[in-house]
Amino acid sequence: MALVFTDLCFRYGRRTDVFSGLGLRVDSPATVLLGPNGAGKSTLMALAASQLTPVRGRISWRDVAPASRRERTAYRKAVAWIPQQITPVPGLTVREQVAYAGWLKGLTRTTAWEASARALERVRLGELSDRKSHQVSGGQLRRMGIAGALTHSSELILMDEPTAGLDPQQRAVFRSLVEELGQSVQVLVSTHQTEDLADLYSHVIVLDRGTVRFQGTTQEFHALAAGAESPRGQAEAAYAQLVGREA
Ligand SMILES: Nc1ncnc2c1ncn2[C@@H]1O[C@H](COP(=O)(O)OP(=O)(O)OP(=O)(O)O)[C@@H](O)[C@H]1O
Repeated sequence: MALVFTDLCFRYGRRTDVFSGLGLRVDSPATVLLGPNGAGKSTLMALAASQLTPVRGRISWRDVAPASRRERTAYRKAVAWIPQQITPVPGLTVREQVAYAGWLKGLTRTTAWEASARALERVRLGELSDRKSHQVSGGQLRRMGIAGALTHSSELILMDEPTAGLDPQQRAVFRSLVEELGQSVQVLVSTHQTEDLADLYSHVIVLDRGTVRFQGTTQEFHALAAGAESPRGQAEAAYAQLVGREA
């Protein structure tokens, strides 16, 4: 199953192009998107989530492009987006919030409610089901967002900087969650973190100034800096080689 960007052009207002003619195909189970500040990672994620509209070009998931309203609904059901900032609906509990996400994507209230319990168990938030969603931590909020995506059986989950600002323990929880999710849904994760790439992601994309500098398997990425001692050292050296600075 592939997410395909064809001849993609995008700019904010009248500013310089963020993308001009980008072509990219993402079809591996777990892909990480790396790139320095301003590379275009969040913009690419928002375009892939059909939250932004390209100036020119096409984005499709399994050949469905979010061009018309009907296709956009189908596209957004299949492609879920966990943005950097999640703003829960005030007053809802964690479970209500997750069920609401499913209902918004077309599930009946009963189905969404039942699916929300299973989804919360999968992201290890079952114990917090009844807590008000504005009373949970940043890491828990992101897991709640993932649970929302799981209620309506998304096929691809886009996660923008999901580990930013998380403590080591929350990062570890997130890592095991990505590992587990990768068995049943495709994930595309943008991050600055180069640690544990080999354990979590089968493929790497490196973006810089709106251009793809590298796309390949994680092994191919590490092989760019085969001399480095540890996998983490290899990833940092490979990244620095591609974009001329450290992650
Ligand atoms: N809302 C906006 N209005 C105008 N320009 C924007 C806006 N959002 C991003 N940009 C510009 O678009 C370019 C790409 O930004 P983007 O946020 O996609 O990069 P990024 O790789 O996600 O960066 P970071 O790692 O810092 O989050 C940058 O030059 C940025 O200044």
